[in-house]
Amino acid sequence: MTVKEQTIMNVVGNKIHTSDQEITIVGKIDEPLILILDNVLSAMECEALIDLAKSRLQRAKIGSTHLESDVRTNSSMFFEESENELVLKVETRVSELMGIPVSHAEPLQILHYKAGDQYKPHYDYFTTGQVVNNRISTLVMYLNDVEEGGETYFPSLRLSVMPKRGRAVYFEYFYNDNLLNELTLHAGNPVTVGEKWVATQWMRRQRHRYL
Ligand SMILES: O=C(O)CCC(=O)C(=O)O
Ligand SMILES: [Fe+2]
Repeated sequence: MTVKEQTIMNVVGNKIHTSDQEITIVGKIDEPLILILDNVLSAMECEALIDLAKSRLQRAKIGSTHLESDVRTNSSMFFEESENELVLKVETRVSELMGIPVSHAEPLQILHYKAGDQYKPHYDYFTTGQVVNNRISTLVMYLNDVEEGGETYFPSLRLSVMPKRGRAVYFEYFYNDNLLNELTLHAGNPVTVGEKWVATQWMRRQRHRYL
């Protein structure tokens, strides 16, 4: 018998309570742990995040060279760490949900996909060079309903997560067995009709913020 590896999040039942939100688990894969969660953000919070991000978008850049890349055709922005009440509230809730302190959180990222935009399959953790303080987990929060397409797709698991306002997909890649980490390969499928907004929170193994 093979023993399941320790996970970061310890999930029991079908609800997760943070200090200000009741989140519903609507789907789960045990290993690697992947959760589909509803009511992570309220409709008002989703709208407000989109409004705040809109004027600050730029074409998504990938990797340390900051070359525009066809891996991502969407556009993105980062909020400053806890830059306003709403961002602070979301960061706090998300860190409680993910079981990782806010000090380990990267700045909250907003992505915007127009029809035709996509994010090709990738790992969220860094694999090149000597990696210190790597990423360990991700929460992708959907800020709007997408008319068609725009699923988050895990090709190795053949799992599609449909975007829906307030919903999120959680996954972690902190396993000793690297094959489990590799199963978290994922993509943002092309948006075929409409547009797609997401907020992504990445967590680091160690402290990443110093204020
Ligand atoms: O847009 C998506 O569904 C996936 C986004 C993503 O993979 C990321 O932000 O790292
Ligand atoms: Fe990703």
